[in-house]
Amino acid sequence: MNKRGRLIVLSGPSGVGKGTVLARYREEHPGVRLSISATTRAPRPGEADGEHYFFLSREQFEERIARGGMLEWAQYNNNYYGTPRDYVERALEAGEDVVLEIEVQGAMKVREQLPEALLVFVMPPSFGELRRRLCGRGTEDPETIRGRLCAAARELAHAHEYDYIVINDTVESAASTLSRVLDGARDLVKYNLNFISEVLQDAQTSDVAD
Ligand SMILES: Nc1ncnc2c1ncn2[C@@H]1O[C@H](COP(=O)(O)OP(=O)(O)OP(=O)(O)O)[C@@H](O)[C@H]1O
Ligand SMILES: Nc1nc2c(ncn2[C@@H]2O[C@H](COP(=O)(O)O)[C@@H](O)[C@H]2O)c(=O)[nH]1
Repeated sequence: MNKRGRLIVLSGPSGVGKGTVLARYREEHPGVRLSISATTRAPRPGEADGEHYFFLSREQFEERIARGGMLEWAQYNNNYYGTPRDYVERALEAGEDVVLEIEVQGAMKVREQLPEALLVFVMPPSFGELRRRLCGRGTEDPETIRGRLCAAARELAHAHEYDYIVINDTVESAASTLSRVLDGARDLVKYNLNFISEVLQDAQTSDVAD
């Protein structure tokens, strides 16, 4: 019988670079599976259904929740996001490691249900840099960016509840730290409370509409 795979949760504010760091990590670790989430948000240009997300209507999403089809789900910035249960359970049973790239409310729900999951929080080097990345990506309108930065301030307050923090200063160093975390390096500092407090304070005192 296969040894059950590991469930890895990667969270962090929108625009911090979770997807970018994970893509770099998976270049070196192609065996790690990535769960494809469902969402009610509209596809961005270039996003394909079933590849980047499963794009659902609100009714379809609520029907999935009602029949227990979501391992976790959350409302984020006026849309539903959730992890389809079947794919994750099958992959774990088959002994494969699976990564969920999800926001904080969902991560906390995973922890409640599956306490053995490894939770990793990706931090920006500063709140100003987070804002620059989110704006620079050019995928959201100003109102959505404002909502996401407000959500970021709330999310950063949960960083210390994760097992590890990875600071995304450069993609290379963040992917390399993630690799060490997932390889179980014993000499890693799990997180630095002073650094979290600094970024959090910056987020809480910042006018996100600037
Ligand atoms: N270390 C980095 N230095 C500079 N820019 C970065 C870095 N990492 C990511 N970026 C850029 O920041 C933007 C946001 O990255 P990305 O889309 O990966 O974020 P995300 O956390 O996955 O966002 P979301 O949660 O909204 O999906 C992108 O334009 C990406 O190229
Ligand atoms: N709780 C969940 N959060 C998810 C899921 N899939 C993505 N996300 C997070 O939502 C925000 C916004 O994503 P975007 O693609 O609109 O930029 C971001 O923090 C994602 O990590 C999910 O299945 N569950």
